[in-house]
Amino acid sequence: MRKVVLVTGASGGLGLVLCERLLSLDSQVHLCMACRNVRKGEAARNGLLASHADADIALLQLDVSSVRSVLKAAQEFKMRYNRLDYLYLNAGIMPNPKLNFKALFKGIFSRNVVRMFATADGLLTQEDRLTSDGLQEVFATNIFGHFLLTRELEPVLCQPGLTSQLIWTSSNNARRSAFSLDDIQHKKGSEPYSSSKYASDLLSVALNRHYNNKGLYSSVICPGVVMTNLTYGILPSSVWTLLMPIMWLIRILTNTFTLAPYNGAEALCWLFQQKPESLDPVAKYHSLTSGMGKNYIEARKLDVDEDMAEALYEKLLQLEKKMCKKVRNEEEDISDPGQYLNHNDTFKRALHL
Ligand SMILES: NC(=O)C1=CN([C@@H]2O[C@H](COP(=O)(O)OP(=O)(O)OC[C@H]3O[C@@H](n4cnc5c(N)ncnc54)[C@H](OP(=O)(O)O)[C@@H]3O)[C@@H](O)[C@H]2O)C=CC1
Ligand SMILES: CC(C)CCC[C@@H](C)[C@H]1CC[C@H]2C3=C(CC[C@]12C)[C@@]1(C)CCC(=O)[C@@H](C)[C@@H]1CC3
Repeated sequence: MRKVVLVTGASGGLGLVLCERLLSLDSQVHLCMACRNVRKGEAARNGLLASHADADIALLQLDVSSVRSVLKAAQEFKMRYNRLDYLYLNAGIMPNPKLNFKALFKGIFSRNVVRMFATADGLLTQEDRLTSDGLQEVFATNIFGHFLLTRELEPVLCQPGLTSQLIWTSSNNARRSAFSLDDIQHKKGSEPYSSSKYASDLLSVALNRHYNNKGLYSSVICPGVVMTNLTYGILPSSVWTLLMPIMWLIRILTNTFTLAPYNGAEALCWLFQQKPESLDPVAKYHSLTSGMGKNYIEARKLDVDEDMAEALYEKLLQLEKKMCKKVRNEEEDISDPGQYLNHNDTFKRALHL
């Protein structure tokens, strides 16, 4: 049976390279590229078709930060396909990143230099903003939209007699201390990216607990430090040009500097080839590249506890209920314009107009 794969954030960076590598691994796959920008998506799809002319590649318009868009895209997907074998939850943002140069300089001369380059702990802050749904954008994009998508796609993911995989692109920058159960959207702090990536680690553990008995398995990966639009956004391009030789040298110190998107996608591709039942539900699978340029995978235990994972899962379920109700009410209001007229009449009467 031909496998069906859905990749979010497939228009560029790791997502696009992943699509390319998946087509090389299995030319029979039904690949569905979910992209928020249709033009960019079409260009990416055409690029793939140039090297894989016979491939079955479809596009799905999806803005994961918008509840309405997620509900619509999931509906569309379920009309087109009756199964989903791999769901890559890859789209992600790190808006307005600010690099702490003082901490970077201090870190370079400390014992923790290797760790600092691998995780960027204490180096980066971001400025978050609100989506039109009133959610924090980093949370909505990196976590909530993907959670909602998974829940909406449950009928195609959980098919009797079949297994399927959820694969989250997490990060080494996921940090327990950046996350709080009292503020899951990270409204108060300045590290929404770290918080959202830690939330994805927690959520993956909870999803395994709730869905393994339905044949659905969740894993998290870290691609290492990869040069994509996300990383290029941290410094001006002229500075990156100067830094690139140093970045290549740092690869000798730390195997997490995978740098090329092809290398970063190693763990994503490796998971595609594994039996989901054989995977560790509390491990993060890291893409690593040796100083000699050899790619390999390493599984490391996640820094999570089950109770916290469960508490986050419950909070996300509550938010899902609230947001879906809100969107459906708004849709009813639009499809019943008469009620506005009635409101208007009442309003006019009240004002004796
Ligand atoms: N680069 C790195 O070093 C690391 C990256 N990661 C993670 O890897 C993932 C991929 O990032 P990367 O390839 O590096 O970055 P890119 O910025 O190159 O790619 C991000 C992708 O996500 C898409 N995207 C962003 N926001 C939305 C949205 N609201 N709805 C739908 N799609 C969206 C982008 O679409 P568009 O083209 O329209 O902008 C793009 O396709 C992210 O989750 C990131 O956090 C993790 C660790 C390290
Ligand atoms: C002297 C050096 C060449 C200067 C480079 C400093 C920083 C720009 C990098 C050091 C550690 C990097 C890093 C990331 C981005 C670039 C750095 C901050 C990430 C935050 C990118 C996204 C992720 O998800 C993390 C895993 C990366 C962690 C390390």
